[in-house]
Amino acid sequence: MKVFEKAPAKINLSLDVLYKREDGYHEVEMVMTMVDLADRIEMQELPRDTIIISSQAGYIPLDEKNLAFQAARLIKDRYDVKQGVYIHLDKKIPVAAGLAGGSSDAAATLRGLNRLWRLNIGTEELQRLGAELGSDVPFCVTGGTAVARGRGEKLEPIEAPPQCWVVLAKPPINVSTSEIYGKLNAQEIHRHPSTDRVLAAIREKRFDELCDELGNVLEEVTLKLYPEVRQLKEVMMRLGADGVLMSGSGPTVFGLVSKESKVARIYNGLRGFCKDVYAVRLLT
Ligand SMILES: C[C@@](CO)(OP(=O)(O)O)[C@H](O)COP(=O)(O)OP(=O)(O)OC[C@H]1O[C@@H](n2ccc(N)nc2=O)[C@H](O)[C@@H]1O
Ligand SMILES: Nc1ncnc2c1ncn2[C@@H]1O[C@H](COP(=O)(O)OP(=O)(O)O)[C@@H](O)[C@H]1O
Repeated sequence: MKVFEKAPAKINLSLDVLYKREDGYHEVEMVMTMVDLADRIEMQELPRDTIIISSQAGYIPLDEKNLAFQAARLIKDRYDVKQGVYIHLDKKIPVAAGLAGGSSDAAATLRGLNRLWRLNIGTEELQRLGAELGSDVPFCVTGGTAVARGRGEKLEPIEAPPQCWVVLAKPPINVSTSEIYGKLNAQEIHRHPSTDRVLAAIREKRFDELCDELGNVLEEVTLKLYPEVRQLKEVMMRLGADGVLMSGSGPTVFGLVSKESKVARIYNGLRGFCKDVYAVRLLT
C-alpha cells in the first residue's frame, strides 16, 4: 500500500523573541501560516524492517540526517512497528530557506505513516512526537494559521489572514537557524513586532494593517550578516509589494500582494536578482 501527503511551506507573519531560556532555546511568539508551495511525499510499505529515503533533489541528506527519516524512525520505535517504509520526497520548497521544508516533510511523514500503518494516533500526540524532531514540526502537523509560543510547539489556531498573493524570493545563500539564534542578543532587540496588532489585523480582515505590522526580530541578525537579504527586501518594496518580511531565520524574503495585476511585475523584477522566485497564494 502507498499513501501520499503534501508538505507545504510556512511563513512567519511575525516573529518575536521574548528571552533566551536556560535550555538554550529562545522563548518565541510567532504568527505562522502556510503557502501553496509544497513538497509531495510518497510513502510505501516495505516488508523488511528498514527505512529508505529517496528524492529528486540532489542537495538534501538521504540518511538519518533527513527529517523524514527521523520522523519514520520515531514513529516506528514508539509504536513498535516492524514493517519498513520507502519514502520518496519530491522537493519543491527550497532548502535551508526559513520556510520549514524539512519540518513540513517530517510532519507529513508522521501524518502519512499514521495512516499507512493504521496507528490511530491523535493530532496532539502527533504534535508531541513532532516536537521531538524540531520546534517548527508541531505547527506543520496541522498547518493552517496559528500563534506559536514556547519554542514554537505551543500552538493556538487562529483564523486565516485575508487571502492574497505571496511572492517568495530566496537569495543563493544557506542560512543556519542555530547560527542566527546564536547571534541574537535577546536583551538588545531594537524593535519587537506587536503580536496583538498582527492578530487584530487578521481578525478584522484588514490587509493593509497586516502589511504594516509584519515584523521579525531575527532580521536584525540575518540582514547584518547577509546584506543581500536587506537589498532583496528593498527591491521587493520598490517593486510594489504591499508588505515585505524575511521568513523565519531567512534568507527567504516574502511579499504580500493584494492585486493580481502587480504580481507579474514583482516576480519578473525579482528574477533579475535571484533565480529562486515563486508567486503563490496563501493556503487558507
Ligand atoms: C526560526 C524558525 C521560525 O519559524 O524557523 P526556520 O527559519 O528554521 O524556518 C524556527 O523557530 C526554527 O525552528 P526549527 O528549524 O524547527 O528549529 P530547531 O531544529 O528546533 O532548532 C534549531 C536551532 O535553533 C535554535 N532555536 C530554535 C527554536 C527556538 N525557539 N529557539 C532556538 O534557539 C536551537 O537552539 C537550535 O540550535
Ligand atoms: N526533508 C528535508 N528537506 C530539506 N532539508 C532537510 C530535510 N531533512 C533534513 N534537512 C536538513 O535540514 C536543514 C534545514 O532545512 P529546512 O527545513 O529546509 O530549512 P529551514 O529550517 O530554514 O526552513 C538543511 O540543512 C537540510 O540539509
